[in-house]
Amino acid sequence: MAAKGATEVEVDGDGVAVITICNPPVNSLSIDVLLSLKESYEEALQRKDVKAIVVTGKGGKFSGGFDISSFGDLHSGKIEQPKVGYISIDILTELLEGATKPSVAAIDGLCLGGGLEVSMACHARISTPTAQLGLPELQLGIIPGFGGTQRLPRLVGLTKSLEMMLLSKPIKGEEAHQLGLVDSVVSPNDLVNTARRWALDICEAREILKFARAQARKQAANLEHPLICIDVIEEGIVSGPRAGLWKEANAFQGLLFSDTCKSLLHVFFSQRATSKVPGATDLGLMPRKITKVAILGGGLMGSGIATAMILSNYPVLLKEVNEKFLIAGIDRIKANLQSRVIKGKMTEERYEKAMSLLSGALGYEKFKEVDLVIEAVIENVKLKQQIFADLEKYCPSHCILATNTSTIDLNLIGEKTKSQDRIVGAHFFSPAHVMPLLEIVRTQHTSAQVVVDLLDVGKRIKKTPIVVGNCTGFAVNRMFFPYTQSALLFVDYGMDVYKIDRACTKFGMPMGPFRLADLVGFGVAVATGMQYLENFPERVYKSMLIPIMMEDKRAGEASRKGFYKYEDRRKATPDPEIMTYIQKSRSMAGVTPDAELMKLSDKDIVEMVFFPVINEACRVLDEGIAVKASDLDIASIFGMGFPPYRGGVMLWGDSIGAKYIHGKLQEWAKRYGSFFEPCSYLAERAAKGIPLSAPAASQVKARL
Ligand SMILES: C[C@H](O)CC(=O)SCCNC(=O)CCNC(=O)[C@H](O)C(C)(C)COP(=O)(O)OP(=O)(O)OC[C@H]1O[C@@H](n2cnc3c(N)ncnc32)[C@H](O)[C@@H]1OP(=O)(O)O
Repeated sequence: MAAKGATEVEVDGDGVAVITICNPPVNSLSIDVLLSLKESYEEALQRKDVKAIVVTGKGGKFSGGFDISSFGDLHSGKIEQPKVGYISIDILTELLEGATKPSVAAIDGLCLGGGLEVSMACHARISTPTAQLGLPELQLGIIPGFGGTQRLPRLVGLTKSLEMMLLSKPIKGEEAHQLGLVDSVVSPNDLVNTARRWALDICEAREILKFARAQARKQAANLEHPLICIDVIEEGIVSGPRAGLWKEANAFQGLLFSDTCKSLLHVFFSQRATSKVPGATDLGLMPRKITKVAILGGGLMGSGIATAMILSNYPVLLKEVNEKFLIAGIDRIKANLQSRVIKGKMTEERYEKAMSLLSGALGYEKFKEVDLVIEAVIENVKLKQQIFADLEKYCPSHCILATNTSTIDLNLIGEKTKSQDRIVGAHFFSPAHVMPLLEIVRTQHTSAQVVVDLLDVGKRIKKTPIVVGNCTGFAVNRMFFPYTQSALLFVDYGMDVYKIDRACTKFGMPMGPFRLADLVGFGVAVATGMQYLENFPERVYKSMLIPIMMEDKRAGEASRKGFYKYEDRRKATPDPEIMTYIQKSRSMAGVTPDAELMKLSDKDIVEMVFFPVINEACRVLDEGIAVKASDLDIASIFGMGFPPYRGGVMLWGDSIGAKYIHGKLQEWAKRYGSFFEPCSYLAERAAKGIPLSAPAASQVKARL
């Protein structure tokens, strides 16, 4: 028996395959036509020269629907009926709608029943104003059978789709466009070409979306919502605005309750709460105007701070000890700004303006004009004491005297002055013009006015300030220290350096502890270690690994060799040579590698590195060095690069639970020593089931 109709495929140079339904007089969908449509589609999907598909009907009619003249033959069994669902699900849904190449229906004339259903399985529909679109199946005692009951309501809404189906009422192209059933209305002459362009546009959009997905994954592999956002955008492009809106609404609802949303919301409010400081910002004090800033020391920190200041329009006086150092300092500032110009983030004009705010000095003559001094010389107590005594002599009596020390006790620095009330810590993080955190350290003598003034400066230079108390390492470095300590300890006990770093970056840290140690430089790491050993001997793990490596002229990235090798700029490659140093360190530590440790999962490793960080954060909070837990969340995010979507160390700790953290630390303290000993704050909260970030009972009382 001759086939009842067929489809034709034609591929042009633009990469669009036009599949035409041919079954006169109304291009009805006989089984033969449907099977031919399947074959044509398969061909188009397979062919390398085909990027996109247009489906249309011959002779100005899309299709009058399923071939009702064959109903009789189907009833009598003359024609074999395909298995239930084969056409609707296997062909129209899996093959057409699920295709990796986009398809667009070009609709003129009739588009009824199965015809409309075929077009709704395409990714977009273009029609003429006079096309007739409808699902008249109920007229024949049946219902739409190729997905119409499902796709039409999604496109035109429930009320309209019910009307169209129950009353078998077709609509015209114009109305279909208004309802969202059709994506664009054009004249019959432009129909197929417009559909071709749409199909290619969807193709291009897919490429753009593919690239955006890859970028989003690269930027934050743990985040789902950027990918969901792209999926939703794609849905709108592929299946029309209504379908896109539905997907958007559902996705929004789901994400609203996600942990990521809760964490990021916490970060948003916590960031704002850092500038509400009890005993300072609640006294009704207004920040004083700072018209000129002096910076002592043009090294890495001093030049970075000066850069941040002039970028925010503060005139800066940079003081150095001699001409050579002063020029070097100014050159560093120029380089900081020039790198912005090169990246196109700053105009030459803006560069000139910023540089015009900078002046140099070798003596203190001009210090009588300044309102704020930030000392950023080397970490030497005697030198700093001398500087602060000089500053007291040369600066006006209202001038704020700030130090950028990262470890030294402020009371010691100001010991030789009578200006303790205006001495404050302004601890920037390197590179100071880039890193967003500013740790403001107040001693028991620092006046509330000075804190308010510095908070205002912090805001103007676009930093997130946290106000903390005075102690070795203050809040941020104290929390940071156990990160590397713990990692060094576990390497002595047999863990792999690179596995630890990988687990941390997978968790969301910008770099693991060893890559970070390379970046900071071993010199700084050892010096900081000594400070901690002096002040907190009971919880410092004395790993010899870094000193051993330094003996061999490995000092981190600057020396091109640390835990990694650096051949190209900033590109770190694991270095098998470090095993020799590790073995030496292990034997000096006198420990036998623990076979259990080698089997640990990434999650276990992350816990081992971060639970000591949480433990120290609890101490910092308990000692009143930090005012509130959320300040430490912000400090961990902006100072350490802790992933914001985990809410900061304290919120993350609470998501795990104090009891679990306490149990683990106790277990490790038994096995690996007092470094892990949980502090009393953590122990108490674990025992009572109180969240780590809940305010202390005394604070609660004070508030009541
Ligand atoms: C699974 C799916 O959901 C199920 C389905 O699709 S069921 C089918 C749904 N479609 C329909 O109900 C449409 C039925 N047809 C019509 O309403 C009208 O024929 C029409 C509005 C398409 C055209 O009307 P009109 O211009 O007046 O021409 P009309 O004389 O009726 O039809 C022209 C020819 O096409 C045939 N024809 C129309 N629709 C047909 C169809 N769906 N199948 C087979 N033949 C069809 C007619 O029998 C007629 O044949 P003839 O020339 O040999 O007599």
